[in-house]
Amino acid sequence: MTIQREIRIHTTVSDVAEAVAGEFISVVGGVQRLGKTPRVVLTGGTLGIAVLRATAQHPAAASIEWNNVDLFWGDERWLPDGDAERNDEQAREAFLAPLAIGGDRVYRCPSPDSGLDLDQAVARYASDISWVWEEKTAFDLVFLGVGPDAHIASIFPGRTDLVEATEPVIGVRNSPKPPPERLSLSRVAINRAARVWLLISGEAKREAYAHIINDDDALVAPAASVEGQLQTIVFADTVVSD
Ligand SMILES: O=C(O)[C@H](O)[C@@H](O)[C@H](O)[C@H](O)COP(=O)(O)O
Repeated sequence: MTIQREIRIHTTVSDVAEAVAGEFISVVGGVQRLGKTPRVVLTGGTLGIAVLRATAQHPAAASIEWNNVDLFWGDERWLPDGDAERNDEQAREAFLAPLAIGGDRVYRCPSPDSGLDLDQAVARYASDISWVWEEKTAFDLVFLGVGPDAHIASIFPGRTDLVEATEPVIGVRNSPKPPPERLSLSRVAINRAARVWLLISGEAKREAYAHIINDDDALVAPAASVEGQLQTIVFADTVVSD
């Protein structure tokens, strides 16, 4: 399946983060101007968090009603609340706190502190966000950091159980990227987005980038198999793409 992707290349990682931040603000502002509450799925990872930090620092950030944006996570690490390695904690420090974003529109994944086990936490998150599936376009925008093995969220190559999952939220065990246990949206859920933005930079991601451009099989390169209903953009630096 050939996915129509737009490729946007910037010289440095910070240029990528700045550019994505500006686009993020523009998309959220556009949805709000239509009288809708934007639904945005955040990602963890170095570039994903750099984008959130650049967004919080962007001059146009003040133009957005950030507490009228529904925020979700594409994946979350199965770690205690407040753990520095949790994606939501890194997002809090870089983006939520600086913009005073809080309240009931921030849909965090449960942690072990909830008293739930991983499978129960998956069911809880699936229930918490089940209302998004009422619309064909469940999300306005999904951010996805891309791993060196072309994983996205916590969907890893070679893992048929993850790549071919049809439930919206899945539990992940034996993750090759620590920590071993995670929650993740599935590809099916990710593809219910209007916009899918892949974030990829640096020498270590060159092979993953090539998998995406070559439209390789989902089991080989999950990052090559996700597509927005309206647009799929790859934001990359020149190191990964030259
Ligand atoms: O929980 C996670 O680890 C992320 O959600 C993961 O999908 C990340 O986005 C990629 O691994 C890229 O991470 P880096 O940008 O740090 O390589």
